[in-house]
Amino acid sequence: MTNNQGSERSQVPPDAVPAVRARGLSVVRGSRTVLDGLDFDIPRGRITGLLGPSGCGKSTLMRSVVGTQAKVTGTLEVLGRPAGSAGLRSRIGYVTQDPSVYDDLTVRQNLEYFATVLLPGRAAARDRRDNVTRAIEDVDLTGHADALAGNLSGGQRSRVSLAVALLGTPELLVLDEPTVGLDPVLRRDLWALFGRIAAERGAALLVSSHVMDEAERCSRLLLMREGRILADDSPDALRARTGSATVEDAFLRLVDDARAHAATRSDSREETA
Ligand SMILES: Nc1ncnc2c1ncn2[C@@H]1O[C@H](COP(=O)(O)OP(=O)(O)OP(=O)(O)O)[C@@H](O)[C@H]1O
Repeated sequence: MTNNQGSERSQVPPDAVPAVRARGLSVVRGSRTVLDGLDFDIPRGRITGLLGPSGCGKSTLMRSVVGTQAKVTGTLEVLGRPAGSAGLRSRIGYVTQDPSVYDDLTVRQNLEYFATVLLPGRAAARDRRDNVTRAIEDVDLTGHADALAGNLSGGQRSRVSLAVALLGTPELLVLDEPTVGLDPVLRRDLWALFGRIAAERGAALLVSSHVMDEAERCSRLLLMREGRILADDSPDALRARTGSATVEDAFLRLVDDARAHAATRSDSREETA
């Protein structure tokens, strides 16, 4: 397996303000507390993986960071400002699980449309064209640039969404399961692209996945379970700390430990009752 950590030598000084700083971050959806008092930082110039089982709160956390989630409490600073500030919009790229592209436009037309929003005006025409061409190349869709988005495969459509997010050279890229449904070669190429974006552009990437082998490609991991952070560490440190061969084994061990701890707590509560 390729590990991007070696190639991901960041230009960002270690004491730089983190891209995201959360303290006591909670979110209530319906009557449920879906995120429960989370504390974490997301550094610049690195890929942070957000991993955990379906329903643990990954998308909710990502929506909170990009400012589209209601009922967020606690402190959540993004690029030094409160999450959701209007000035952050052009500095963040966000790709949701459902590709948001216009089916009746070609790949290039989709990107030109979004580029006009990001870089309006006649004077920016050349920059728009260059950014569109670069973003299409980044996601390896040059051969499909003139195909209608509606005629693309699911994986190709998600790559168009990713290209849109890359248009404005964002400082923070938030990618919700960007490799779902992609073949192994494309997955490898996309992870290599993520590594380059972090290393060369100094961007912070927050990438969610429930495929544990992708964790090995991140510099840091936030492992989540049931709205809480189970671990916040590098893959190497996680494996070493739990005596596991893989991040998946480390995660399972941490889940078992958390369950055992919860069972002990409830036993001692029953004894004192
Ligand atoms: N309107 C709602 N009312 C109550 N609970 C909700 C509501 N919407 C979502 N939830 C719950 O919030 C939790 C977190 O959902 P979220 O989409 O963030 O999970 P996820 O980790 O991204 O899952 P997946 O990997 O399947 O996308 C889930 O358990 C879900 O059932």
